[in-house]
Formats: sequence, structure tokens, C-alpha cells
Amino acid sequence: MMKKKESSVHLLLKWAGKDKYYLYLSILCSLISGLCTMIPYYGVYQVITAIYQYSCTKEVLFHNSILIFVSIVLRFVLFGCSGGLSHKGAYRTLYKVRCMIIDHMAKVPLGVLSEHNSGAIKTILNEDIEKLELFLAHHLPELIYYMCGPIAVFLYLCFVNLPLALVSLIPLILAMAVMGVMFSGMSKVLEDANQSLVNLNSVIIEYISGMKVIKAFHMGSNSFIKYKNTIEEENKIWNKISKKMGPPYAAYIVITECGLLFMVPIGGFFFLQGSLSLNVLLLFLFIGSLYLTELRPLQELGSNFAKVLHAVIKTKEILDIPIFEGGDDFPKRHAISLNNVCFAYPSNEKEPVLINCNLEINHGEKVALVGKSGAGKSTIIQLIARFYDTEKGSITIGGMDVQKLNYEQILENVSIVFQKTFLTRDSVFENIRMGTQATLTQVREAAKKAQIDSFIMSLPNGYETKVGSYGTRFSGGEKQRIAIARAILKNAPILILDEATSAADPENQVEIDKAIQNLCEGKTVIIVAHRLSALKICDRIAVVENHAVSCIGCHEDVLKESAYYKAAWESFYKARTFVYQMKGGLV
Ligand SMILES: Nc1ncnc2c1ncn2[C@@H]1O[C@H](COP(=O)(O)OP(=O)(O)OP(=O)(O)O)[C@@H](O)[C@H]1O
Repeated sequence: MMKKKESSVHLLLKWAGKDKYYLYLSILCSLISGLCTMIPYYGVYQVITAIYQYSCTKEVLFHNSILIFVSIVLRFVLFGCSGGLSHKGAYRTLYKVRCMIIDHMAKVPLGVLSEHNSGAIKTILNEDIEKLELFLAHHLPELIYYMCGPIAVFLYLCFVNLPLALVSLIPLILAMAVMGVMFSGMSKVLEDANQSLVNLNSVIIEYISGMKVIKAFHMGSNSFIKYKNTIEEENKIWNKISKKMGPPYAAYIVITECGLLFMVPIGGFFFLQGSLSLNVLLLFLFIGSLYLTELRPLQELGSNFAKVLHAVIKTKEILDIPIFEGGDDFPKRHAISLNNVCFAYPSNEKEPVLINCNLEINHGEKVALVGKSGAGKSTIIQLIARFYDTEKGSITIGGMDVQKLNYEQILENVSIVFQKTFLTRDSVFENIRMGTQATLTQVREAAKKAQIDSFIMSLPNGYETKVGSYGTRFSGGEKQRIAIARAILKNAPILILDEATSAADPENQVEIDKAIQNLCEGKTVIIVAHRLSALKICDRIAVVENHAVSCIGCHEDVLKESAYYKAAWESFYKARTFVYQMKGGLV
């Protein structure tokens, strides 16, 4: 546990980089401010001594009052400076850590990222990182401050009377024992509490994103059950924590204040014995029984510290996800080849999706992947785009193993149009150019080819129309054409269309087909075709079944060779020529 704490603080300071000097300065201010706590006690002792020795004059009162006043002002000024510096250091560190995570996530293989629960990532990015700020900006300087004062007072008391100074520590020893009880076995409970927060975040995200389905199926209050159960689970954990922490916390508070209980009899005994003067007894009765109450906030810091350690560990877990770095330049030719590829998803390693799968796609060729649902079509394209690495076998682009290629260049050279289009809360213009420096003319050019320019121009603010709330009014087909415009603008030589025509209805089917034709021009294309109508632009068709590509060729050849394709084509053909018969006659 101790090792974990050390490495976590060390990690935090490493992440802070040069900004750790703000934190060091803040600690120094806290330290001096904490030491100032001792000065008023010293002043009080001087006055008591003067009274006891009948030498108390106006000067003695005046000097000590000034001393006490200056030390109190200094204490607060320095504590304020410490807070300012710690906040500056903390927010700069927070900014760095957030950037580090975002940078890192951009280099993490997409598949690995999707294996992570999005609620867990949100908890880390949002709540856990905020806890780092709490620690750096507040806990660290406060820890020094609250510890320094009592330590300095104790040292001063040791200087005045060692045995009584040691007696003054008895409440501290008892309070530490109580704290030990309080925190024993807490790491598991706190871990559960953090996990329940992650679950709660995931359920909320799931609940909000599934709102449409919940309403459509009139699931009403039943849909709340998972949400309600998760809240109840969290409630149970926090009840458990408060039951465990409540009594020892009360004991801790009382014990830190019970100094007089020991000081009066023991100090009084020494005084009666004559080994203690009255001024020293008074000093210990006033101060020796009180100064430890300054340590009280340490208990709260202690419990928060456990949360901070958890946050550091979680942040590190994200930063430790292996990334793809370096690698060879992307080749100029783009023939794609799968050679005896075996693959199972990391979350389900026992169920192989692909076994010895082979596929050859020529440079500039357009190949459709067809097959039953769950056959592995999307898996193949995810492996080509290196969302995951193959277990056995290899995938090459232009003869080069994808695992040896620069990952960033793979992302640059492979465009994927997914079935679901993600629109950011930004203008349509920014949604098409997606962070590139493309001009409005270039964006419009791409949008024209994607058959969406006239629709965008009809929007209230044209290309400047904000998507956000308005975005919900885009139809599936319109969104898909925006995605196609993005891909046209990106102009990557390899194009993957995963069910890209699925949102097409008869009205915009023609437009989407035209958009896709424009998009595919001169590219190496793989289309995951669920509707066989998408096959018309393809040179060859590959059937995915039984964990591999079972046959590949032109439409006529595959029709002869593949029973699956023959059946699929026949039902597609029947559906195309289907005429609805109404009761009263033909429609
Ligand atoms: N992230 C994942 N983790 C675990 N298993 C997965 C994952 N994604 C897909 N699978 C499983 O892998 C198998 C192949 O899925 P894949 O999506 O490649 O099929 P598909 O042919 O594209 O199906 P569909 O046409 O329905 O989209 C399926 O059994 C699916 O359940």
C-alpha cells in the first residue's frame, strides 16, 4: 500500500513536469505558514511567564501582541499564496494530464478503445482527473500546513518540558489507533464505491442513448429498473461506508480534544511534586491539550487521499494502454491481402471469428464482402484498418505488413464510412472538414459530389448551421451523405464502406448511389454489403462464411459456386420484383 502511495505521488509530480515547481513553492509557503502556528503559543507563554514572575509590563504585552498579530497575518498571507500557487500548478498539471490522455487515446487502436466501457472512460476523464486537482491544489498544501503547525508546537513544548510534551501526545496515539481501525479494510470498500460510480455513469449513458428505444417500446418505468438498481447499489455501498466510518470518526474527534483528561492529573501531579512551575503547568493546560485539534482535518485528507490514489491508478491504466508508434511509410500501391488470418476478439478469446482466412484485393479494385449476419465481414475490415491485430497470419497493404506500417499513416490513408454517422456539435462546415484546413470551396466541392450541397444550402445558415440540437433533424440518408462528403474530402486511397447504403430509402437511394460512385472513383474499395443492391459498383464479390472467405469472383461465378450467395441473390431478386396484392386488386 505504501509503495502504491509513493509511486502515485511520484507519478503525479512526473505528469506535472516543470509545473511541479509551483507545487513545491506552494508546499514551502504552507510549511512556513504552518510553522507560524507556533508563534502565538510562544507569545502566550511569554505573557504567562511574565505574569507568574510579576514582571508583566505594558511593553511585554505590546511586544507579544505584535508578535502574535504579525504571525497570524503572515500565516494567512502565506497560506493564501500557497493556495494560489498550488491552484496554478494543479490546473496546469490537469491540462497536461487531460492532453496526455487525449493524445494517447488517439494512438490507441480503435478496437482496444471500444473494448473499454465508455462510462469508465468518462469517469476517468471527468471525475478521476478532477480528484487530481483536489489533491494538488488543496490536499497537498493543507497536509503540510496541518502537520507543520502541531509538529512545531510539539517541538517547542519538548523544549519547555519534555515529559509533559510526551504526555500531550497520548491523544494523538489513541487517535491514530482509531484512524487505523477506520481505514482498515477500507481500500476494498472504496474500490467498490468507485466501481459503483463507474456503473452509474455507464447506466446513465446507456439510458440516455437508449431513450428513443425506451419510448418507442413504451418501456416506461420498467426501463428505470437497471438505473434504479445501480443507484440502490451505490446507496448500499455508501451506507456501509458511513456505518463503518461513523463511530470511529466520532471517537477520533472526541479523542483529539481530550488532552485535558491527561494533562490535568499528570501536570497537576508534577506541579504538586514541585518539579513543575505554575507558568509551565498553565502553558500545558492551555496549549498542550489543544494543539492537536489542528490535526483534525488530516482525517478528511486521509480518506480523500485514498480516492486520489485510486484516480491516479485509473488515469495510469488509460495511459498504459499500449499504442502503435513509429513504423514504415504507407505504400504507394494498395493491393490488400489477408494471409491465413486467425482472430478472436479479446473479450471473447474462446470464440474465433476468423480461422485461416485468405483474401486478395487488387490495387484499385472494388470488392464486396457478403455473408450472413455475424459471419465476420466487419471484423475483416476492422483488421485491415488495424483496429485490432491478428492472432495468427498476416494482413498486407501494398505487400507491407499492416503491423509494421505507421499507424497514423494507416488512419490517413484508409477512409471508413460507417453505418452510423457521428456528427459533432459544430457547424455543418466543420462536420465535413473534421479538423482539416479545407476551405469552404473545397468542402462544397466534396458536398456536391456527395449530393448534399443543395440540401445544406437550403438550411437556415447554410454551411454555418449548427448541428447540435439541429442535427437531430438530419435524416439517416442526409447524415450518411455528410459522412460521404467527409470521405470525399479526405480522399484516402483505400475506402471501406461498412453498410454505408443502409440508411438509403427509395427517395435518396439514387443520390446515395451517385455519391458513393463519386467517392469510390479511382480507389481501392471494400464494401460490406448487406443489401445486394450495393454490389452493382463492385468488380468482385467475396462470400464470408465458416470463419473465412469461402469464395470470391464476379457475380456470375459466385452465383454458381456459393449456395449462400445463390439463395441471397434469389431472395433479393424476388423482393425487387415483388408486387403488393391488395384486396381490391393490383396496386
Ligand atoms: N467487439 C466485439 N467483441 C466480441 N465479439 C464481437 C465483437 N464484435 C463482433 N463480435 C462477434 O464477432 C462475430 C463477427 O461479427 P461481425 O460484426 O464481424 O459480423 P458481420 O458479418 O459484420 O455481421 P453483421 O452483418 O450482422 O454486421 C459475431 O459473432 C459477433 O458477435
